[in-house]
Amino acid sequence: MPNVRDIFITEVALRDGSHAIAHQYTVEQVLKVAKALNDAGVPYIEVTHGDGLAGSSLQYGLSRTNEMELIEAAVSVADQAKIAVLTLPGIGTIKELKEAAKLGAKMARVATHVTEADVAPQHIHAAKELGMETVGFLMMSHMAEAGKLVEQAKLMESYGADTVYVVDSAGALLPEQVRERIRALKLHVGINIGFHGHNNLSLAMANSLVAIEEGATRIDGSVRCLGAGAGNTQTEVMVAVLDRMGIKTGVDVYKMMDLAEEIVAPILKTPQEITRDGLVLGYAGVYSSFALHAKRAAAKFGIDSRDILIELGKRKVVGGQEDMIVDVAAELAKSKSQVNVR
Ligand SMILES: CC[C@H](O)CC(=O)C(=O)O
Ligand SMILES: [Mn+2]
Repeated sequence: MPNVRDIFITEVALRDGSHAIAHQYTVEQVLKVAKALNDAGVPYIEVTHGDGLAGSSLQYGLSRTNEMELIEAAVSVADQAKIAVLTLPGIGTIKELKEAAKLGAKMARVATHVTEADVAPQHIHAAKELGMETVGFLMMSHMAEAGKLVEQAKLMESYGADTVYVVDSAGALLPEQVRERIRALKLHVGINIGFHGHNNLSLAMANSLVAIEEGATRIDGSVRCLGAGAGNTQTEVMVAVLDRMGIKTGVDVYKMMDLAEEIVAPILKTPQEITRDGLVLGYAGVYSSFALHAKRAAAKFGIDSRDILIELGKRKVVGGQEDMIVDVAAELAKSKSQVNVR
């Protein structure tokens, strides 16, 4: 396996994909997927609850298996790949970060809302002290213009992050918007630049390629699109496309295809595709991880989940405000019943 890479892929199915399967991963599944990814040459594999360390809760969804067991399992089979963990300050604490590092996690991705990088320094410093590679992960990047993004990325850089990511959490960014943002970061920050896409508008691959064109060297993907909403840039496809373009990822195309088909596809109850809810996430600019919550709330209140998502988009609801989903559903159901009575 060549160890020269132009692009470093982080596979997120075992973290972002956790949203898509309501956080039901088992140790056996993680062992199989992580081993196959490691053997295919994927350099980074992210494992945690979908909402990051300590995300398991009524608010975000309870995990079937303690995430530390999942991290330990992934580490046990990854003799080449590094295991990454995601943490959102305010949900995950330094205690969990230490625990994950002790189990062998080597990368910490510290995620904040795109305008709130200033909540990240303690976590980044702690991760650095633990000897971990660190990433500042600026979520909902469509909600900030390029100038604001640069300001926030510079903060991440000043805290010691090795990499800063443009995170298209809602899958709402258009290719030219990705170009503008990555170009601005490339001009103004000195650390690695990454891109994390969601495929809600079927643009994750195009956006990832634009990001690479503008100088991003860290790209996230989820095998078989196993990520929140319509999933992320499909890793096995990205590896094949980049190979055709002569861009080295160090990942074996056939092995990626095989693990997608034989190991990951059977985990999915239904294939990942762009459903109307997924499409509305991108169209309205709503967090991809809100999809399942909105579906449940819609069923509970007898309304259309698209109406909930559109209203959440109008209100510019961000991660951590999951309780608003039920509030909005209740309000919409109430106004609908009032209309029916009249
Ligand atoms: C809630 C964390 C979130 O799922 C992180 C992420 O992958 C994103 O914002 O896209
Ligand atoms: Mn995501």
